[in-house]
Amino acid sequence: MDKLSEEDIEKRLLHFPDWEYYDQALHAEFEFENFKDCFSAMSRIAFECEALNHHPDWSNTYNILKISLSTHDVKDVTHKDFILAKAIDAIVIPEDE
Ligand SMILES: C[C@H](O)[C@H](O)[C@H]1CNC2=NC(N)=NC(=O)C2=N1
Repeated sequence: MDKLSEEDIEKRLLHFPDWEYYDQALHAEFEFENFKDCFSAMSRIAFECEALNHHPDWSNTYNILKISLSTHDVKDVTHKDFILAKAIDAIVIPEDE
């Protein structure tokens, strides 16, 4: 999968207000009510990752989830990272928000 141009990435990011592009990856930080809600979202995200065979770099501290997405082969962002970002947004962001 080809690395996307910075211009293409910034254009796509208009549809992803929680995500930023820097250091050759997409980054987002999500805050939950508590650890249980955070870890529950992480579990659901993990299933999506397996289904897509694309995996995040992420960290969790109590109710905070930090995620970075990049494609290891190209060491930058590809369409696959946006597919996963979309799946993550669908899990993390309530529909009425
Ligand atoms: C063999 C397998 O397709 C690769 O290791 C996959 C798994 N998950 C991956 N995840 C991410 N983020 N980037 C990759 O390049 C990648 N490659």
